[in-house]
Amino acid sequence: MGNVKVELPVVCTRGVIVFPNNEIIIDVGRKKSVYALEEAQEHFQSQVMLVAQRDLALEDPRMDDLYEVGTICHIQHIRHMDGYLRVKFKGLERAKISSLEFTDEMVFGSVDPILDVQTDVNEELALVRRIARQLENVEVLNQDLPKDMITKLAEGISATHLADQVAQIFPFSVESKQRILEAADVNDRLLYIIQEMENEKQINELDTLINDKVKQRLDENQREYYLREKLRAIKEELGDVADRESDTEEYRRMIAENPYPEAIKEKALEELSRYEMLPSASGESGVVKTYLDWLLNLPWWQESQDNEDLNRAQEILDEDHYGLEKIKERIMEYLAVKTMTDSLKAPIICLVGPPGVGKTSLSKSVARSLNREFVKISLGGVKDESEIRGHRRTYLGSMPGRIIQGMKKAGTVNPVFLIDEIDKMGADYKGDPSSAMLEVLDPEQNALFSDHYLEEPYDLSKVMFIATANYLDNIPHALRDRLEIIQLSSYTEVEKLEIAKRHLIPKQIKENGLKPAQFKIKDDMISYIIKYYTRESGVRQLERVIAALARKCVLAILKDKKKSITLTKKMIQSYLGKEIFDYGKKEHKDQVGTVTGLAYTSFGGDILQIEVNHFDGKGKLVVTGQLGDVMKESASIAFDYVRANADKYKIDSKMFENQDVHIHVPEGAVPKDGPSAGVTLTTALISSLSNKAVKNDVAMTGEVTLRGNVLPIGGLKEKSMAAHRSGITTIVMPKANIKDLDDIPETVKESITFIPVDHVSQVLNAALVK
Ligand SMILES: Nc1ncnc2c1ncn2[C@@H]1O[C@H](COP(=O)(O)OP(=O)(O)OP(=O)(O)O)[C@@H](O)[C@H]1O
Repeated sequence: MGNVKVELPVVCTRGVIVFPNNEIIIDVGRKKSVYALEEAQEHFQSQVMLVAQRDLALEDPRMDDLYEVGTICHIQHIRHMDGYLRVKFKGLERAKISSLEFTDEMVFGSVDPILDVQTDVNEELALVRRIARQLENVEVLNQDLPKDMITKLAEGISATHLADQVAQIFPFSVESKQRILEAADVNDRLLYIIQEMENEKQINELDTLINDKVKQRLDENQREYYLREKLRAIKEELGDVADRESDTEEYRRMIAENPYPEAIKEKALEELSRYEMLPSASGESGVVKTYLDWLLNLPWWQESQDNEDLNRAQEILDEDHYGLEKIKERIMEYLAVKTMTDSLKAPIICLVGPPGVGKTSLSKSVARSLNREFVKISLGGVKDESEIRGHRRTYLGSMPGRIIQGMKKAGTVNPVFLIDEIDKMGADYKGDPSSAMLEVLDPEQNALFSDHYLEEPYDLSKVMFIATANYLDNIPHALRDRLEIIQLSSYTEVEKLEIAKRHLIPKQIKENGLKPAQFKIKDDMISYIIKYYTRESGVRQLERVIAALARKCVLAILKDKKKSITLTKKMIQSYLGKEIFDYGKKEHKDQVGTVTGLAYTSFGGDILQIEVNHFDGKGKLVVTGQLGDVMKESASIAFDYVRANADKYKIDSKMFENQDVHIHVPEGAVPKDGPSAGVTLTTALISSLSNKAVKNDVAMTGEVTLRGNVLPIGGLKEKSMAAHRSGITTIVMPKANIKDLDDIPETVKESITFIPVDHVSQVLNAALVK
């Protein structure tokens, strides 16, 4: 290779400088570079000019963006990778670019090779030796040298070689490398390299220094931390002793000054002396302290004075709740007896009813009317006796049970104590909580209630317990015997309207800082909300909807500077969105094979459609709709009854051989079980198989036997109220339930005709379209 100008394809590199006498692998991706490589292989004996660009970011650099000096390289090898080429270049010669030609495909360069200039040979030798020494001490440079370099060095390589190889390997900056590349004088290159190496070495030394300093600082910090901790521990120990002294003093004072029962005083003193003996750091000491806190802070003698003014009590009950006469009456009786006899050995009241009908809030009112504290625990999901009675103290992290916890919260020995969801209690291998509840609720036993944690008996006899449940049947039998059940039932729309007017709206007006004149809603709009935005037995949803409306009104008053707001249907719709429920969800027209049944669940009453279809088949019965076992049984009883009495109902008996029958109870929130859908299933089957339509405004309930007799059912009141909500006008019901008609609200009775029956044939008479 001479010093004549050559034309070569150019490949621009980013951050890589290739020195002669080196082989290096570079990934090439840019289109122009790839093209240049191809061109080089085809027409330039695989030679290209590699030149670094000054600005790494440029995709398509121009002449000014490139260094003037680069390296003529030979393409040793190309591997095709995914989307780029991995190319091994061998640096041949330094060269200076004199001109570049940019075409669409690639860059061509006219380049002048730079010849090495050798000036002072002695200087060269000195410089080489210096570099060699540096290399021996290479750890200082923090650099892994390729083995063959050391060997080559030992064998002796030329100064140019040495300079190029060291320059290639060492992590000098691109600028420094470029400077070394550009130097024509070999001694200059060597000198630059020594400078760079020195630089590196200094940086490395600095780095070590910094490391040491950091370490030293850390050590100091650690020492300081250790001392601080030690000091804290000592202080704590001293303080602890002082704390303990003041603790014991306080306990002693409590025991001396307060009228605890003698047994409790004794127990407390005993524990206290144990506490003083125990080393403060021991876990045991904490356990004893927690126990003492429980024992001494429970109410033992604190009692609130009952309000004995019965008129005042009645006033308070009426103030808080609309209606509920029966239960209010019962509470008044209770108070009267208590005032007369000063004894509370009456059975415990249990309020049973669907959610949101006011069981909890009524109990709160009872507390208010009696002037007693109010506490509440929920037994929902409680499966373990120890939740009621606590764990023994030997148990790690043990605590008293929920009853004692409730008493501590109450702070008096005679609170109104609400036991919520007594029907949702479970039982497992750890023991049945209901036996513990028996003790709690039995006036004969609860004066000596035993809690495992407390160890001492606790007197619950002054507590007024009230239990609540959604579903009577789920209360354990033994418990049910001790309770005086008071049923609360769903509210009618008229009652809901009154509750909203008298209680819910005034409450929300107050809670949202409004004045009564600012928030107005007429009766027909309240009814509209009840019908189209709620579907419930109680009034909880209604309360939420009214609260939402009140908030919107507050916003409108503040934002739009309105004086007052009278809610219209349009406003309600814009505030609450579209109507959520369609009122009167009964079938729109008389249909064959579709019958409305009535269900009674813990959420109150509801209506439920039963559909029957039949089609060519082999006489199979298919039942779908996720029914419970009892309801499935009713379905097959109904089917057998219909089959046995096909003639009577003018059904072709061949249908039971060449047709399959499908009973479906469509999805819905209603849990589908129980025998009371018997009449509905039978009617739907007969309607479908005899092709006679069923009246859409008739609903029915009743169990059916194989002989077609109709047996009584539960929840007629709730069921009829649900039917009323849905626009049903006739209810077919078992004759044996006639006595329950007394409980049904007048408004319901006014718009619904009840047809008592004792046989399926009467049901069909009433339900099928003639
Ligand atoms: N007759 C009523 N008069 C006034 N407000 C009522 C009446 N019935 C219910 N409410 C109100 O309805 C809301 C819900 O009542 P509450 O929480 O007592 O229901 P609940 O029967 O205890 O329900 P759950 O069984 O779900 O615990 C309360 O804000 C309560 O004040």
